[in-house]
Amino acid sequence: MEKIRNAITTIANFPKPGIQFRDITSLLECPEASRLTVEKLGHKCIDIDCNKIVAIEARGFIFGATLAQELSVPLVLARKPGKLPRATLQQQYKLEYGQDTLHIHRDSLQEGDRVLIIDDLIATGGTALAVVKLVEQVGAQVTHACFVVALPELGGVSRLQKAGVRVDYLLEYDSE
Ligand SMILES: O=P(O)(O)OC[C@H]1O[C@H](OP(=O)(O)OP(=O)(O)O)[C@H](O)[C@@H]1O
Ligand SMILES: Nc1ncnc2[nH]cnc12
Repeated sequence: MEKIRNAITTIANFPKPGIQFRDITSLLECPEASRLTVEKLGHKCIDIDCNKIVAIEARGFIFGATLAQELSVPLVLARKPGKLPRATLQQQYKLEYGQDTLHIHRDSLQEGDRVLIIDDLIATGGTALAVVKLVEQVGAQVTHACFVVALPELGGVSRLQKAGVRVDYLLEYDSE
């Protein structure tokens, strides 16, 4: 796991003063660490009983796409506004450094679906919880969520767990 940690860069005061930004672009530029990350995520997710993966724009797409292929599960994209061409469900949410909205194609999810969320990082959990609410709008359920990085001090991991989601991640960082 140290190889993965060493490949993730920390940028102080990005995108706002006081934020320690955990940057996975440096991880992606290191093929060995990147391959190891996908392998470890695969190990975490292989036995999860889900029939859809929802990956969150933009960094979540990178890991979600690979895992969906590996687990042979359909990949559904949760996207920022104005990107999805068919009718969508939408949900607003707050970030560690702002506010945004996520959309999912209305016809990509069906009642009874069991969803695994994939993203690069969980901080406050606002983004992942927005996906939980989106999924619940159609009578489906997020059962698991898996991340490369968690910042547990910011409360997202416990918020998701309280919402009934099983949470897994590869690496933990302090928020400072
Ligand atoms: O747990 P939270 O406090 O909600 O924060 C986590 C989210 O923040 C980042 O995405 P960002 O919105 O910066 O978008 P990006 O992936 O497009 O860079 C990250 O990729 C997660 O999706
Ligand atoms: N500290 C952080 N680093 C990288 N991505 C983030 N998304 C929310 N908080 C973040």
